[in-house]
Amino acid sequence: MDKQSLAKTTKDILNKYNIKLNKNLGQNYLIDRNKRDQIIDFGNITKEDIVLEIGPGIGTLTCELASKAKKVIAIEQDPTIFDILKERLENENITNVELINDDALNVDFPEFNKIISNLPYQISSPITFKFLEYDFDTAILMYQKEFANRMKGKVGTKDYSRLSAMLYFKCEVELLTNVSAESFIPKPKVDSTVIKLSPKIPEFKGELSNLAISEINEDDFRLYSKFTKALFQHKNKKARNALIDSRHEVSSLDKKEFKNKLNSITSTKINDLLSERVLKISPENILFLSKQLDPILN
Ligand SMILES: C[S@@+](CC[C@H](N)C(=O)[O-])C[C@H]1O[C@@H](n2cnc3c(N)ncnc32)[C@H](O)[C@@H]1O
Repeated sequence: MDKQSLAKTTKDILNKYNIKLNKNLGQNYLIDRNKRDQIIDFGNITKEDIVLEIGPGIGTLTCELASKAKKVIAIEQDPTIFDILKERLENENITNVELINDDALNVDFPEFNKIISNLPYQISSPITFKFLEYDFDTAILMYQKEFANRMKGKVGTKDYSRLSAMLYFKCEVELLTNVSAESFIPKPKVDSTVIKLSPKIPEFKGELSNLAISEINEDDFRLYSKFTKALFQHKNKKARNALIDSRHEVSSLDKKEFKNKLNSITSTKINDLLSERVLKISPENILFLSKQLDPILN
């Protein structure tokens, strides 16, 4: 089985069960063996690792991950694909995979320390924000190429986004390799990029202590998240107007009170930042604004 091409293995499984892949679930299956092996290698998996995989499909990554890790937790939403994978794991005597048939956005993840996934692209944004709620050592993730670029978007550029601002304090983001549309069936309209996330978490000790230390504590990050969400709903507006329009994200004041509070601010630095367009405000300055404004607006 391992010697034949990944394209043939994949097509044989899909034909055997007469599966028509569903675009709405992001079902583009990887058929490039070299890229699959690269993704697995990027994970540096050992027998200590518990790997979370979102969207295992028919098991292209799952079976390889299982042979290297202590355990794999694989969450697949499509019940038909889930049954096929369950049968495949049984046939191949793979016993260290916990398969969950659910929407990954709706389940609490069991304990894990690495994430390795060729993600369903229609949930790229919410699943990435969900990953940030968990502690993990490394994530190797495949996204649509443009989305991956936005994860690294620098202030003032078109790629600067809520996502890049949120990742800025939480993770190092490395673009590892591009994957062309030809590497999947059916062939998608977009190219893909594999990235690595390495969290900046001060608690990491021992082997992981070489990771960069985050300069933001959890309370500050919660505030920062709220303001980032509010601001980036209107990233081309001036911060003052963006906040007024999204005030429900950061305050319970009504519009008039909210505007009055903003107008009562005398600090030049705060007023200068409020007059700046959102996409020009650096993460450090968003953090500064959120810490200064929260007590005023609440
Ligand atoms: C891009 S395919 C990847 C399949 C396989 N890992 C591969 O590399 O070929 C994404 C998979 O995610 C599943 N999926 C889509 N939305 C999901 C969700 N919300 N939760 C869990 N799985 C989902 C799809 O059914 C599909 O099998």
